[in-house]
Amino acid sequence: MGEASAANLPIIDLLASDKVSTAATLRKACIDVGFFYIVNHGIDKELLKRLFEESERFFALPLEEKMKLKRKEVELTGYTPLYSEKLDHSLTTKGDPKESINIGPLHDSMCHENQWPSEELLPNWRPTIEEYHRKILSTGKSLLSLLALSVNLDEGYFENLGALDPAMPMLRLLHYPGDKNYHNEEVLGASAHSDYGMLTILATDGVPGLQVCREKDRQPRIWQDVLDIEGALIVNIGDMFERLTNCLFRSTLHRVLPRGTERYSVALFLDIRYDFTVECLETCCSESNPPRFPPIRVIDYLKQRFELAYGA
Ligand SMILES: O=C(O)CCC(=O)C(=O)O
Ligand SMILES: [Fe+2]
Repeated sequence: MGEASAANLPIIDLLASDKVSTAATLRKACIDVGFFYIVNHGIDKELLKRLFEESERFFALPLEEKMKLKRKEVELTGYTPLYSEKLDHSLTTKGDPKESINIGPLHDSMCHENQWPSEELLPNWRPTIEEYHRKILSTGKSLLSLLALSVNLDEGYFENLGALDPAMPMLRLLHYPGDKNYHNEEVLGASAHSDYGMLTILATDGVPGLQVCREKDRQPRIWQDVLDIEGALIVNIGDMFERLTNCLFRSTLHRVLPRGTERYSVALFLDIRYDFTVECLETCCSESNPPRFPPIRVIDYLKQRFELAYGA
C-alpha cells in the first residue's frame, strides 16, 4: 500500500456571518467530495476530552461486561464486538476489526431502547454521553439548515416539513484496537463504505486512519488521508442525502486503514423521522433531470442497508 496523499477537504465555519456565502462553499464541497470539516460547531474541547475518556473506559471493560449490552437482533442500539460487522460485503474476510456501541435517540423512542453500562462501573458515562448526544444533535440540525440553503431551499425546510420532529440521531462510539495484520490489504479497520443516512459528524482522537475515495468507479481506487485538524469535526454526506439531491451531492466512499495503532472515534449518524418518505428535493430535479429514485420511507430504506451490513 503506497503512501496516500492528503484529501485537503474544505472547512465550513458554522458561525460565519455571511450564510449565503457559507452555503455556497458548502454546496461546492458537497458536489466535489461530500466530505468537509466544520469549525465553530458548538462542541467545546473539554467535552470532547471527557467523551473520549469515557469511551476508553467503556472499551477497557472486560468483554463479559460489554456483552451485557450486546446489540439485540432487531435493535440498532447496544454493543457490537470485534469482527461482527462488515461494511464492504464484497470482502471475504471475517469482519472489520473494530468494536462499537450505538446509542440511539434520547427522547422516548419506540424504535430504539438504549442500553447503558452500570453506574457503579462507569458513573460519568451516561451523563457525558447524553451531553454530547444533545449538543452534537443541535450541531447536526444547524448543518441541515445550511444544507437546505445550499440546495436553494429555505433554511427551515426540514424543520417546517416536520422531518426533524423528532430527528433520529444515532451516536456510535468506535474502538479500533490496532490490528497486528495491518499490512494485509484486506484487513481494514472499517472496510470501504458510504454512510446510509442524511449526514455523519465524526470526532476522532487524532490518530490517522480515515481515508476517502473520490472516484468509486475508477480502478484502481485512489485513497486520500483525511487528516485531523485541531478543533474541527469531520462531516460527510450520506446516501439518503445523495438520494434527496438526485445525486447532485455525493455520498463518498471511505474506510479506516489500521496503522497498527489503537484508535477511537465517535460518529453521529443523523437521520430524519423514520416514517418520513424521502423523495427528490424540488430544487434538485427538473424535466430534463427527473428523479432517479422512487420515494421511500426512511425506515424501509435504513432497514435494507442495515440488514446487508450486519448480514442479518
Ligand atoms: O472511525 C472513523 O473514522 C470512521 C467510521 C465510519 O466511517 C463509520 O462508522 O461509518
Ligand atoms: Fe462511515
